[in-house]
Amino acid sequence: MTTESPSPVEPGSPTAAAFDAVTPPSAAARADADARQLQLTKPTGSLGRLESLAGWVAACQDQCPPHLFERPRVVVFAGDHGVARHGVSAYPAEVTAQMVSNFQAGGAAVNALAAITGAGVRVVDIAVDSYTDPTVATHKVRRSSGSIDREDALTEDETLRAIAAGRAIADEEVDSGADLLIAGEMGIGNTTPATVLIAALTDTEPVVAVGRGTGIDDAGWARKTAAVRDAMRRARPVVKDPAALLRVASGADLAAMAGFLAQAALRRTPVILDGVVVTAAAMVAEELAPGARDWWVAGHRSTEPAHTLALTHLRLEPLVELDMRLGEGSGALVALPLLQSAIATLTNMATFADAGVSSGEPEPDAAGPEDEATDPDAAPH
Ligand SMILES: Cc1cc2ncn([C@H]3O[C@H](COP(=O)(O)O)[C@@H](O)[C@H]3O)c2cc1C
Ligand SMILES: O=C(O)c1cccnc1
Repeated sequence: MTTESPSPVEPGSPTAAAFDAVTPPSAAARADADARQLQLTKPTGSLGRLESLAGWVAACQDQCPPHLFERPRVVVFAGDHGVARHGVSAYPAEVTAQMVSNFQAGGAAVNALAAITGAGVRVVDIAVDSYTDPTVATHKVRRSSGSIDREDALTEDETLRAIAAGRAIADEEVDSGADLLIAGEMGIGNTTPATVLIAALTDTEPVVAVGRGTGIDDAGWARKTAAVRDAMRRARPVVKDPAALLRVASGADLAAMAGFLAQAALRRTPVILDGVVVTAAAMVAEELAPGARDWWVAGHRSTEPAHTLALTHLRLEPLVELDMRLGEGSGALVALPLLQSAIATLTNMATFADAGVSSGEPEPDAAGPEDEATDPDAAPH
């Protein structure tokens, strides 16, 4: 069967996994944001974490006040996993391709959430086992990935092509004006490689890390835990080499997400992370491009135990905890309005001086009304 579209990326590009140094968001813009918060008509610190979030956005945009996100984009990375044929998911592998059509038709959770947050959704077939619409398969690397409990997920060449595909997709989105990126994913069985990556990188026992994914029963959990254990054993020799770890124990979709998340940081574009699968890819991205994590915020904490391990490892505090366990980018999207709230307050609130509200601090020199009227910094509130 010849369903794969050729990848536009040079096969075996030696540069795909070599990232330039990541530079952090602007400390000066963050300092401006912190100073501005003190001038706004509210008790000091009263917007809590919204204040530090707003500072992070200002730093990422290198401007204070920051602007509301105008073109947030979700990219759903779709891929099948050989291990899904071994009883580790509550759903059959065929669902992956069926859900790709559902994303295209606008009927998935990610579509419903994106619609009310103003985000665009794009689905990319990185490694779906069956045929998908050619418009979503332009970055396809292969059909399914190897069953990581017994074979490598990918060849070296496929790994590099997958990372390069993720980087190219991030570039396409940023070049089209995206000012906020979200990675989502769809792939039956993908919480198994995600758990392997996280447990391997945090040196955690499989029984502590393995969760119920789509809702497996106890027998399924035992099978999944055995698969995670076997894959971790195969991954052990390469755990310190992120590209090799992706080759042995992930999948083309996860490798592409790692490339996407690292490239977003290089393109100085903020990211909201989603659940356990995206955060597993993020952990590897941080190994590939140290400092990339400064460009990410954790949208939510899913119920998967490995997700908490990954968030702790990356020192990211999730914005919401709603017991979600879906993926697709859904947890990141529910957090997007919180980021917009943080921006709206920092950017649109009046200052004490503008509004004539007492700041609670001793007034240095009471300014007369004429002075205020000519203040060039007075905002038009
Ligand atoms: C209808 C349906 C829609 C989904 N959307 C996301 N997932 C989520 O569930 C899968 C991972 O869980 P596991 O490792 O247990 O298979 C991924 O496809 C993930 O995106 C879905 C799963 C299903 C069944
Ligand atoms: O944490 C997640 O993102 C998740 C959990 C279960 C199934 N799919 C995704």
